[in-house]
Order: sequence, then C-alpha cells, then structure tokens
Amino acid sequence: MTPDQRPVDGDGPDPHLARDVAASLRAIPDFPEPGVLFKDFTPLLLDVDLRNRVSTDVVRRYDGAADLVIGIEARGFILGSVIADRLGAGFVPVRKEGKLPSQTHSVSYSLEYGSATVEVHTDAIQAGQRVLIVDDVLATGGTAAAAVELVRRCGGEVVAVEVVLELGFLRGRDKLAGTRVNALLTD
Ligand SMILES: O=P(O)(O)OC[C@H]1O[C@H](OP(=O)(O)OP(=O)(O)O)[C@H](O)[C@@H]1O
Ligand SMILES: Nc1ncnc2[nH]cnc12
Repeated sequence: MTPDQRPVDGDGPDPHLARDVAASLRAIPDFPEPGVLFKDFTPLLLDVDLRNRVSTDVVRRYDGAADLVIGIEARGFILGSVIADRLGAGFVPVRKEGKLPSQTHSVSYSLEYGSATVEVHTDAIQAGQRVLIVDDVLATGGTAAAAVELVRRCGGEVVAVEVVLELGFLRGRDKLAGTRVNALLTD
C-alpha cells in the first residue's frame, strides 16, 4: 500500500514519525546570519514516504475540521498545499509584503533573523470559515502570530497552527496564547 492509500481514520498515530522527521532535518550553522542554527527541511521533501507520513499525520487530526488551509510563504506553501488537497480544503497563500495583487490585510512582525510583513487577500477568507495554519518551523512565533491576526481580521476562526518543527527555546507559543499549536517535533 502506498502512503497515499493509507486510510486516514482509524489508522492510529505514527509512532516513529517524530524520530524519522528528526533524522531527516539538517542543521546549518550561521545561516542566514551568524548565531542562527538553521533547520533545513528540504531533505524531508525529497523523501516521498516521509513527506506523505507527515501530511497523513496532520490530516488525521483535522479531517472535516477545516474549510481552508493557510500556507505561509515560502516554506509553508509546500506542505500547506499538500495538506489542503488531502483535507479537501481551499488553500490560502499568506505572502510577504507586496506580492499579492488584490486588496490585502497586512501585519508586521519580527522573527529570529530580522523582521517582515505578511499579507492575505481580504476576500480569501469568509466570516466564520475554519482555518488551519501550516508552516515548517515555529521559532519566535512572530510569523504564526501574524497569520493568526490576518485570519481574525478577515473574520475567520483559527482551528490550529501546525508546524513540523518547534524551536522550544524561542518560546513561540507565548505569542500564540489561546490558539491550538501542534508541532510534530520539538527541539
Ligand atoms: O517563528 P518565527 O520566528 O516567526 O520564524 C518562523 C518562520 O521563519 C521561516 O520563514 P522565513 O521568514 O525565513 O521565510 P521562508 O519560508 O521564505 O524561508 C519559517 O518558514 C517560518 O515561517
Ligand atoms: N532556526 C531556524 N531554522 C529554520 N527556519 C527558521 N525560521 C526561523 N528560525 C529558523
């Protein structure tokens, strides 16, 4: 049975997923600037089976519970769109400043290396829609908190923030009080 054919319901948690994801991540010192240990998840994307196990794990948690999935530019687009497909949910890109062509809501924040502004189309999320936010890494929490704020400005309801890796020492969850946060793996 290929990973895509595995049943979602009744298929219990994947007991070795966190271990296998941890083994696939690559740590690059001093990227993108001195002092940052960058966790690179591109090896995970190369591994078809592992990538499918990650999305299966997320889909199992939110099957029927989300109308939309947000992926945050750029790395959040990759798993976010796969998960949206498998949930049968619409996909909403949250993009860095100036990239979305129509009217936007906009939130600025700081992260482990620098600061940024993210935007969403004002008409992408309708009032009351249930929105799952997907990204690869939760570090300081600035990016995820900005995405939560964008959903609220549109009148949507945040179901949860789902990430592959949480850098616990940066205490990103502190910026997400009241929001369900799930990480496959915490460092
Ligand atoms: O919790 P935070 O401190 O906000 O950091 C987490 C964010 O940092 C990375 O994105 P980055 O802005 O580097 O953009 P990229 O996905 O385009 O590489 C990562 O993909 C998260 O979105
Ligand atoms: N240390 C880190 N590795 C990968 N992505 C990140 N985003 C913010 N901090 C990061």
